[in-house]
Amino acid sequence: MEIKHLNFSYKNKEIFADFNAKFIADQLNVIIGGNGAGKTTLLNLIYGFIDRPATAMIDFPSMPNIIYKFQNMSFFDELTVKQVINFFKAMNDHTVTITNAQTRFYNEIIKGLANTKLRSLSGGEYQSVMVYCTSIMERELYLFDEPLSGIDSYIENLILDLIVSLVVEKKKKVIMTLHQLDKLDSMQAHIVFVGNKKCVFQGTYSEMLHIADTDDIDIAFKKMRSGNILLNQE
Ligand SMILES: Nc1ncnc2c1ncn2[C@@H]1O[C@H](COP(=O)(O)OP(=O)(O)OP(=O)(O)O)[C@@H](O)[C@H]1O
Repeated sequence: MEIKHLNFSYKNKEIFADFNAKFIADQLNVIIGGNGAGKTTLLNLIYGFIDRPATAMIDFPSMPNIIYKFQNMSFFDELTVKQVINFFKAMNDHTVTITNAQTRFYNEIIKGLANTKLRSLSGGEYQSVMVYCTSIMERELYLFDEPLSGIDSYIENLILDLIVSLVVEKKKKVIMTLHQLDKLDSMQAHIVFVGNKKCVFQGTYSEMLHIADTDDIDIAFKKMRSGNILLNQE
């Protein structure tokens, strides 16, 4: 999956100018960047919410083969968690295999909420339910926009395990956005850094630190978010 020479603007506001990046099929792809850099816009382009410029977006699955958990996903609030899960399950053509991490997430976090209506969930609980529901859909590509927002540190790790299991066990393609930089160290992810209308870096966590010439991820982020470092581009 590759983006080549992407230009994109909202009316008069330019978001991407000659943006180039690759996403790796058998790795977890994590888009990072400052607020307003264009991470969600990139997911919207990949999904097709925003018309994909065909020549710039190469080898991405088509919309029916993608499931997208948007940042503020909302559902019918009168349904219980169990009903919503059944709704998502029913959208699959056949029974799907569930990974150990998904089962653990269900047992530890979701099961106890099964009979609760969505409108009675806390923000973090709602987020957990939507991430879980997205993960039980059988699709080629999974897009998660800030799946850790509003989530406590214990559940953050369970969610990351669940997402990683889609890549490692189910061999699915996954692209997510993330603000929690401290999680990157242990994730073995392909990082795509969006800054100053371009992909300012793509590669591993250790490569990112190396290129930014620091061992502090926050310093590396600060250097790159302004777009002053522009590397790893073809
Ligand atoms: N529909 C829209 N019309 C006009 N401008 C938009 C629209 N959607 C987003 N923008 C602008 O485009 C820029 C990129 O927004 P986007 O949501 O993609 O950023 P982001 O990197 O996901 O930010 P955050 O980290 O804050 O979630 C922002 O400046 C935003 O105000």
